[in-house]
Amino acid sequence: MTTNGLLIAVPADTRQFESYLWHAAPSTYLDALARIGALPVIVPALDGVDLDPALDRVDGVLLTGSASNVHPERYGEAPTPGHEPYDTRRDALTARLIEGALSRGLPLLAICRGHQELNVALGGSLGTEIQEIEGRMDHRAPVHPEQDQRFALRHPVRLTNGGRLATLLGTDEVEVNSLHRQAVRDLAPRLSVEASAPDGTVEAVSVRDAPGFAFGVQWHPEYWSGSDGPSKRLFEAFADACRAYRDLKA
Ligand SMILES: NC(CCC(=O)NCCCC(=O)O)C(=O)O
Repeated sequence: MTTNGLLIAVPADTRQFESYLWHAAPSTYLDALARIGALPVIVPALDGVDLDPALDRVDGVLLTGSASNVHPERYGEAPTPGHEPYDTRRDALTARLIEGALSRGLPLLAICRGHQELNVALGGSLGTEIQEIEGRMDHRAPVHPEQDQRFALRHPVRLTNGGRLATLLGTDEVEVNSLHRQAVRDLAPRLSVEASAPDGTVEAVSVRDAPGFAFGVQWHPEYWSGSDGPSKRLFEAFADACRAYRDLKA
């Protein structure tokens, strides 16, 4: 597969495996970036390493989903078992990537955990175990051995009328997959709601004062970006924004 030279930073999750601590990212996100011709650059979650040299070179930042949760102390709450599991190394990394991307005007696409991290980094908070809240849907993945089933499109989301995402996707509703048990509770002041689920869950946001592309989505467009129209359009729009940023930088 040839690349168009776009470099996209992707945060590593950390996992203990066979006596080692690994810094890694799931292939589904890397494949989706390769599909738009970009080369993903996995940024390790190392404490205290200067990220500026990487952020100065890349053309965009993609925040991945992950089963771990943002540590609640990051939004001023005491941890409970319902907030676990954590990956605090990743929390620290993505907070710095978000700050670095927004301060440079680097295109940012934040998916699922990434969408939640974006809200927290900008001063918002998260609710946990939302399926237990009266009136809310169960947004967790079905228990199934096959990933295509876990990532199947499962519910509609309504895009905000006249919003940036509705304009970009050219539609007012999309069908999405859903693999989360946390969600935005208090929306960060700099974010605008771009899409909501039928139960009111904030499904997409944009950074109001960002000079360019800066979206968070609670669903997983990467998984079907080779076949589902809106998922593909979102990734293509991200690629266009990254190309425009690179050309401006040159
Ligand atoms: N904090 C989270 C995680 C949401 C998320 O990124 N989910 C991806 C999970 C991928 C998988 O299960 O394979 C939450 O709200 O649960």
